[in-house]
Amino acid sequence: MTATPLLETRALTKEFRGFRAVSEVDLTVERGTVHALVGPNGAGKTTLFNLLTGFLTPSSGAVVFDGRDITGLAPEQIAPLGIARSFQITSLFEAMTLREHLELALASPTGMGRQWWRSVSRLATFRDRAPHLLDRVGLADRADAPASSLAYGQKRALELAIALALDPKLLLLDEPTAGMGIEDVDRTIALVKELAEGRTVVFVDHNMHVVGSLADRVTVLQSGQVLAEGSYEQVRADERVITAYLGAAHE
Ligand SMILES: Nc1ncnc2c1ncn2[C@@H]1O[C@H](COP(=O)(O)OP(=O)(O)OP(=O)(O)O)[C@@H](O)[C@H]1O
Repeated sequence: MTATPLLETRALTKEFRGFRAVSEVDLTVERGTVHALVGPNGAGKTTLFNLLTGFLTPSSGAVVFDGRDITGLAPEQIAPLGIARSFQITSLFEAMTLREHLELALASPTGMGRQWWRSVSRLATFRDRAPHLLDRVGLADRADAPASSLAYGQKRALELAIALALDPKLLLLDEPTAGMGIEDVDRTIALVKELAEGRTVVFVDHNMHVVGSLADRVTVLQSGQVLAEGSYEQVRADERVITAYLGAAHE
């Protein structure tokens, strides 16, 4: 295999007043894979996501995306390169309809919006994309409903559709199943599997059923450092991981 990885971090480090939340992390995400980041609370997963998306600037180290050094770029510079993120915190406008959410995402300066708006001939395609994206996450029949009318699991699905509006090369999902009941969890697993076809996905989740069902590769973080990496079967059998994380979770 000679293709360069889609994403690499090299000795990536973030310090908050001397405290290393992320410490010398070397992460390699291969193209077309689903990669899970796991680890106990405070391990540095959210900080790492913030470093990848430009919400935080690294103290040292590098982030290389699609062969390009993107270290220190701002979120609005990184997003158009093809990294989109679905947030853990529900960040929807309650009164806006689902279609409006998608149209806003499509037209946003961080997305493809400007190009689409500029070209009148492509406007129709742009308009078609909102319903298409809603359809992909199973919300086509709710296009004109306000976001406030959605159940929790549906809101999370809408957030996924918003992230997909960028048609990202890399989709980052921050705890896609957090707070969900078992039915929604299984529906989300199926949805992420579908969305991951032809795309690269990195996700954080505490639910090992989700990690085992989705991840081609798992990186375990502890205290800001990479503790272990491998397939789900490999990391779950790793003594250090069991001690640090899985053991505690399975007690
Ligand atoms: N802005 C900040 N200032 C100071 N410390 C921070 C800041 N952000 C995160 N930290 C610290 O960095 C460490 C890693 O936090 P982070 O949120 O990345 O962990 P996490 O693995 O995402 O945890 P969780 O699973 O609970 O979301 C924690 O000890 C946290 O308190």
